[in-house]
Amino acid sequence: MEEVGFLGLGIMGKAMSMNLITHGYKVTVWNRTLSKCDELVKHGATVGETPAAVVKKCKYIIAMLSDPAAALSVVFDKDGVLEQMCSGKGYIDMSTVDADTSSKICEGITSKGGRFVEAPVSGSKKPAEDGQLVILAAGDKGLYEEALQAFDIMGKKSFYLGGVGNGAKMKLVVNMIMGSMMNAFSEGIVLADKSGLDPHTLLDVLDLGAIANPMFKMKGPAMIKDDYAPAFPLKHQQKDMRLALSLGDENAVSMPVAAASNEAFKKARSMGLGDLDFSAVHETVKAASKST
Ligand SMILES: NC(=O)C1=CN([C@@H]2O[C@H](COP(=O)(O)OP(=O)(O)OC[C@H]3O[C@@H](n4cnc5c(N)ncnc54)[C@H](OP(=O)(O)O)[C@@H]3O)[C@@H](O)[C@H]2O)C=CC1
Ligand SMILES: O=CCCC(=O)O
Repeated sequence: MEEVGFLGLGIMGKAMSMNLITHGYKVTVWNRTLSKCDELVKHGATVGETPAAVVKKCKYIIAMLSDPAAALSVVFDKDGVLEQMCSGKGYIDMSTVDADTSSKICEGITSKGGRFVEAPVSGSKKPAEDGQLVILAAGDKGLYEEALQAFDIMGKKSFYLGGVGNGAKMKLVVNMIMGSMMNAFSEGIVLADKSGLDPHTLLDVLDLGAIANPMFKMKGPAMIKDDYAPAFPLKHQQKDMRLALSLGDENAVSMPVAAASNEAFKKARSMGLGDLDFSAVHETVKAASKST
C-alpha cells in the first residue's frame, strides 16, 4: 500500500497525509479548496483535480471529511469517487459519521466492485501529527489488513470491530463521553473561579486524582486563558453529539447528560464559536454565570 489517494486536507487530513508522505508513501491529494493541497505538494504529494481523478490513479483511497453530508457528496456527486471506483480498489473513510452514512458509502463502493473500510479515529491534531491516533476500523477484513501498515504510521493502535457501522458507533460513543466530560470540566473551572479558588490549583488537584486525564491536562491551561485555537472544531463535536443522541434514540438509551451537553454545544455555535476548539463551550458556562 505504498501509493495512496487522500481526500480532505483539513486539520486532521493534512497531518495524516503528511505522515504518510514522510514515511515514504506516494500520496495523491485532493481537497475541496484546492489551495490547501499546496503545502502537501511542497513535501512531495501530487494533486488530483477531483475525487474521481484521485480514484482513477490510486488503488487505495483514504478520506477524512467533515461530516455525513461531505462524506456522501465526495463519493456520490459529480466527479466523485464512484465515477472511477472499480474492482481492485479500496476506499477507507476515516471521517466521523453515523453508521447509516457509512453503510450507504459501503453500498456505493461495493456496487462498483470496490472494497470498503470505515476507520474513524480517536485523537486530535497533535496525535495526528505524531502518528498516535487510535483507529476504530470496521468493514472488509482483507482491506483492513492491507491498510494496517498505513494505519500503523497514522496511529498507535488499530481496532478491528467487525461489520460496517461498528467503527462509526464506537467513535460516536467515545465522543459522546468526551463532549459530556468537557461540559462538566468547564462548569468545574467556572465554579472554582466564582467561588474564589484558583482554577490552576483545581487543575493540579484533578491531575493527581482518579479523574486525571490527558484532555483536562492539555486543554485546561488554555481554557483558563480563554485560548480556543482549534484542534477539534466545536462544530464537529456538536455534530458528533447529535449523531450519538440519534444512536441513543435508535437503541432507546436515555442520555440526559449528553442531551444537555449537546444543548451547550448548540448554544456555543449560536454564539459564533463553531470554528473554535470544542473547549470553547466553556464560554457558554461563563456567559450564563455572568447573568446571575
Ligand atoms: N480535529 C480533530 O481533533 C478530529 C476530527 N475528527 C473528525 O475528522 C473529520 C475531519 O475533521 P477536521 O480535519 O478537524 O475538520 P476540518 O473542518 O479541519 O476539515 C474538514 C474537511 O472536510 C472538507 N469538506 C467539508 N465539507 C465538504 C464538502 N461538502 N465536500 C467536500 N469536502 C468537504 C473540508 O474541505 P475545505 O478545506 O474545502 O473546507 C476539509 O478538507 C471530521 O469528521 C471530524 O469529526 C476525528 C478525530 C479528531
Ligand atoms: O473526534 C475528535 C476526537 C478528539 C480527541 O480524541 O481528542
